[in-house]
Amino acid sequence: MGKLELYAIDVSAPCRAVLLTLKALNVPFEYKLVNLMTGENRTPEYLAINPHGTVPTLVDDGVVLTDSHAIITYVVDKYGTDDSLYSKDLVLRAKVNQVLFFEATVVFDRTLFSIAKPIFTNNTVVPAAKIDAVYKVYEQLESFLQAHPYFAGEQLTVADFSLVATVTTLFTYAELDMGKYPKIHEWIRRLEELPYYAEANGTGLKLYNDVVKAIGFKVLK
Ligand SMILES: N[C@@H](CCC(=O)N[C@@H](CS)C(=O)NCC(=O)O)C(=O)O
Repeated sequence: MGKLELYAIDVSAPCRAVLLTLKALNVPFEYKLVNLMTGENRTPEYLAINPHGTVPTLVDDGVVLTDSHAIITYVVDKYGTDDSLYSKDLVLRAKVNQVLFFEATVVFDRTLFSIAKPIFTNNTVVPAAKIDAVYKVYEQLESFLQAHPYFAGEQLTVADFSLVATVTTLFTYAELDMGKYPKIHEWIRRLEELPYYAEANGTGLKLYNDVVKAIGFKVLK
């Protein structure tokens, strides 16, 4: 196996999705910390690797991938001892992809990134409409889980890793009412039982909460 390098920081949800996947696969890798808070993602050295200046970035023997969804599917295909996390079956794979695209375009971009980017760049006033968008996402997620325990069906897949990292981070801004969203709540409990969950998602999430608490934010009605 070649040398696998992950450029990341634990506070970032897409980085935690990659950590969950690498830990699930038990693949060794070198963690290269990129501190977004001190602008390490904007250095010429880092931009030479990832011109977007974002994390995560995976470097695998010269192959560079700069999107968490592309990374987690690639590592399962390449390093998985079986395909359970990202099935090779046409339909099952399409179901996983459907959720990954939903995470990338709706959940992450429309809610988390849109709320967090201004907060982390000195605009701590969050318009109420952005919080409403989070609750709309919770409704959609709850409906995904009506028919089966995981987002792409009966089995745990990388779609769950991608979502759980972002969704648990959204709780910082919009609390999850367990009575209203019981399926999401049960799904999170299920993921928390994974032996690598606390290390891969829990630690970074706690750090994220501490950072946001220290910065503070206000919802504008
Ligand atoms: N779609 C990308 C999103 C990556 C992304 O936006 N990462 C954020 C951290 S959560 C970042 O690097 N932000 C730095 C910046 O925008 O300058 C993925 O899933 O990997």
